[in-house]
Amino acid sequence: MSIDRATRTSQSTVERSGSAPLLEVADLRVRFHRRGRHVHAVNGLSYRLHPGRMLAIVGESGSGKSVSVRSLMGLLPPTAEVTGSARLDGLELVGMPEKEVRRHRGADIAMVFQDPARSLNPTMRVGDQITEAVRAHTDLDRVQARERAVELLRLVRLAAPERRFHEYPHQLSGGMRQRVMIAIALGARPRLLIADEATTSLDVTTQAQIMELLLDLQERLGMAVILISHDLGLAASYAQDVIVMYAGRAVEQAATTELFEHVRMPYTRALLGAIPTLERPAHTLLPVIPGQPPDLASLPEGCPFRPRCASATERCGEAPPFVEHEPGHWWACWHPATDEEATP
Ligand SMILES: Nc1ncnc2c1ncn2[C@@H]1O[C@H](COP(=O)(O)OP(=O)(O)OP(=O)(O)O)[C@@H](O)[C@H]1O
Repeated sequence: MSIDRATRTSQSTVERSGSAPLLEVADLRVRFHRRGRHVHAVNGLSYRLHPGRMLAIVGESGSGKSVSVRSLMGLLPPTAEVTGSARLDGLELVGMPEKEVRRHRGADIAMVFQDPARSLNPTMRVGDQITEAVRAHTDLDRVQARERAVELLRLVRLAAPERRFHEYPHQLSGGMRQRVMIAIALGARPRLLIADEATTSLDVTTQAQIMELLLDLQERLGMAVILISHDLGLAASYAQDVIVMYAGRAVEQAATTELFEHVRMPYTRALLGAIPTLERPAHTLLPVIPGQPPDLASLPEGCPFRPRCASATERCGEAPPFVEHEPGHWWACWHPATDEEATP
């Protein structure tokens, strides 16, 4: 696995001082009311993200990754109850009135999703869709906004941007459509870009190109990026910091190099063991981790990974706290792996 890029700036977000964090999330909780039950999707998530950094939030399906970032964007249904704090440059997002959230959504924080085909309007030329996004967040007139839209297509490295401007989404490949979605997201020059499984539906080569693009934009524009992914390998290759989530909680967090050189949580080790390699292609990996994540409507006592964990003991009946055990390295586990055990 390549972690070269991540090593360039390997100091953890948690540890870095000096620049003020762009985003400070503290004890974020989200629960949904569904048919008389409470689904505890996010259960006390805390992290800080600095400008110009990429943070990957990884974990299996249903671990609360998407819900945690959607709560920052005001993109959850009314059945969701969000508590805790999420401050963007000091501005509290939790509990912000819907009208105000809409103003910040897209302008300060923008999001790119998995399926560009569904996010784009099939009946509108892509250039017009970008122009509309630019106009929604700036004072530019139509002509200026169109010029900016072409510039954005160039910025996301779409070949022949003037020609592509006039095309419809179905005339573009999946990778090109994702570049258009990123151009739309950049329309308002957001300070935080959230990529939610943004490359999952793309082939491996296109996925790498889009990730390189995000990294380049992050560096050139000084944007912070949150990468939501079930793919630890992707996080290892591109993000500088990683949070591993399980059952709505952070279970391990560190700078990327630290995390992958000194994996502590059995859950992270299991995820690492599930990364496809040439010798171990993805289709041979089922089941990825034996057992199922817990029912978020009736979370078990103690460590939520306990029923699936080979290292579990009686002690795990009591929930391990999420603590900074080593400088910049946090985990929640009574039985962390040693360095000798850490390589799966
Ligand atoms: N609108 C909703 N109502 C009730 N429960 C929900 C709602 N949206 C999400 N959930 C629940 O919240 C939990 C976390 O979902 P989330 O989408 O954040 O997971 P994830 O880690 O991003 O996984 P995935 O990659 O599958 O989206 C899931 O159990 C899901 O069923």
